[in-house]
Amino acid sequence: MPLPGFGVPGPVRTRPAPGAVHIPGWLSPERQRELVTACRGWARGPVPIRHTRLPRGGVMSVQTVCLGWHWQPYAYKRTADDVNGARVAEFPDWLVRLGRAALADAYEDATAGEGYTPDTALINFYDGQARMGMHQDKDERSSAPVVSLSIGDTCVFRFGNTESRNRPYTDIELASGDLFVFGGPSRFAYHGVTKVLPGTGDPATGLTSGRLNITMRVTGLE
Ligand SMILES: O=C(O)CCC(=O)C(=O)O
Ligand SMILES: [Fe+2]
Repeated sequence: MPLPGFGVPGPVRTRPAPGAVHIPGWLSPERQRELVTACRGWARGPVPIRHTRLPRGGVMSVQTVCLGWHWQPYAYKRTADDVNGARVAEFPDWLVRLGRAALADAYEDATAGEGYTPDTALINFYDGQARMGMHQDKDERSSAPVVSLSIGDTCVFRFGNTESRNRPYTDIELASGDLFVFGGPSRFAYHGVTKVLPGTGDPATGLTSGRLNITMRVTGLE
């Protein structure tokens, strides 16, 4: 039996840009299952998960449901006026604690999560065809980091620069259980999902197909 810390080495963390950290396998299988169960509940309501309509008439291929604040392109509101007018589910304290732990681990600094109180989360579900174009998360009035958790099928996550959606960028595979944090100089970097790799997830998470991504953010709104 391998000694603690001397087992088979897991995938290693990478830092694609200053302030951006990828930690593969950060969520335990049990935690992934809990998150899948929680997301199933949020997907049912009070605001059901849906394909977001864009102002110019497009519809996103990803399905999204929000916590805390409802993101409707391109602003945060308390009520989901583009869905059913209901107030979105509360952002739970346990998820705040998970966000703080993520920052402490990502930045290898036990104090990095202190004072981090995310108040919105976007929960995105990708089927095998869904994608997300290059964009900045910039509807928040805060430069606090974004904490991203992935469960289910692996995707190719494109993490770029703060100037434009074009190169330079790094393509990173985000697999089930992975943590990705982007803060500091990377907080407003362009990023997107270029593809999902169907059949790569472990059904033991509770997700038999597709990819779930949760991004926690600080809106800076009252
Ligand atoms: O699915 C992902 O990994 C990224 C999601 C994202 O960029 C967003 O919701 O703004
Ligand atoms: Fe984003």
